[in-house]
Amino acid sequence: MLSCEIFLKMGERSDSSMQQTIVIKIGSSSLTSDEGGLNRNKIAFFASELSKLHHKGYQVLLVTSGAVAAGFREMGYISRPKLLHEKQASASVGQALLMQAYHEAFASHSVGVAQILLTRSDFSNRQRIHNASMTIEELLKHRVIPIINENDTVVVDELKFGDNDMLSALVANLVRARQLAILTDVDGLYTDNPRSNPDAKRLGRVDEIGEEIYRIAGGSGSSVGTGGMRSKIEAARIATRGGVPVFIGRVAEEGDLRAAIEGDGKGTYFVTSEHNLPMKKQWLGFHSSPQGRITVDAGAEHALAVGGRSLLPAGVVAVTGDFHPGDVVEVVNVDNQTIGRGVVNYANWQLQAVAGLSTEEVQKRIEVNRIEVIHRDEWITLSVHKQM
Ligand SMILES: Nc1ncnc2c1ncn2[C@@H]1O[C@H](COP(=O)(O)OP(=O)(O)O)[C@@H](O)[C@H]1O
Ligand SMILES: N[C@@H](CCC(=O)OP(=O)(O)O)C(=O)O
Repeated sequence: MLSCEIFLKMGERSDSSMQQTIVIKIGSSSLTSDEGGLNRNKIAFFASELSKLHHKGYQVLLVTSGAVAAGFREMGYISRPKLLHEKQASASVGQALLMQAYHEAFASHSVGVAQILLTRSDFSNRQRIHNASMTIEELLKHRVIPIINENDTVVVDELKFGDNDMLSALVANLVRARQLAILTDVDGLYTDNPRSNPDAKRLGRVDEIGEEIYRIAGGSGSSVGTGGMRSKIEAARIATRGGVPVFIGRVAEEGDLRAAIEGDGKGTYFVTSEHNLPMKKQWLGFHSSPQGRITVDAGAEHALAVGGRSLLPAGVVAVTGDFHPGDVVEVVNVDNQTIGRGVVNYANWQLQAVAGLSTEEVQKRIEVNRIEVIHRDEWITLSVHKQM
């Protein structure tokens, strides 16, 4: 059975039970100091704000960074280390400190917490992510707040999230959150990095994350933060594609978090008109490993991205990679921009033989189970320019 078929058969969560689920991501810069070490006052503040939401009836999940920043000083490093093994050692010291601090801070509001450490590969492994999802559901049912971080000590460099922005987007999609709030040290997305450009203006609402939005988002401004605004925008794109609206901004005073969740926060709101994606499509779009690439013409691009139709051989311009029926492939336009991903019904050599041909011609030349190169049910659009 294909991995994506298995995902389809996994228990899909009913939407109503998760409607009030909120995922909150707190970055290192909001929890620690530039010199390293946890800022207990900030942890106490966030625990208090999250507990208020919890007691109001929301199902709260916290995605937290800060393990490396919390641990590097105890390891004897004078600044945030750069080498992977140094960061991993710092994280293993810091993660324990971080959880201990959260445990104590939440306990003073009578709220229980749990630690969950995930890696990118856990998301692409159906059993692991299913188990993680079941664990989260059980914790939420028992009104325990899951506190999630990347499992820093086991990840290899190429597979690392690095910052937790993307992790928070994938978690938000997994639990089909009502909102993802990415909290940071700046009150939203500006037209330029406000640390270096005092004339930069804040954007209150973003309807579509296109190239212009990527262009204005820069790197990190602090010595403990990693991803900067760029990685938050990428995370917001994945979350909104998965039907989860996103808030990026600052929570510094009492009531700020509630305002952020209720639409009146100090930050930028990224809205979405997408529906929550079923697990199968999440896997296809965000966790699968494409085995090849198909370039399509403008007509096919429109049919796939806007028309909701299947891809036929007539629209195929070029084929690269070594793939078989059932594999996932990436589809790009003639400018090499990604349009989306799908499960292909042809082997690469079959498709090369019939690229650009009409359905009638294809049927004369080769025998395939399905005429569609990619059926629309096995497809997800990922392009930045969806509205063509
Ligand atoms: N266009 C922009 N608007 C706002 N902030 C930006 C922009 N470009 C870059 N940044 C920087 O992104 C930083 C937040 O990211 P980061 O330091 O990684 O924080 P965190 O640790 O919370 O993830 C801001 O402090 C700011 O310096
Ligand atoms: N997993 C790492 C996250 C690293 C990090 O700094 O992330 P972020 O502050 O979200 O840019 C940690 O806990 O230190």
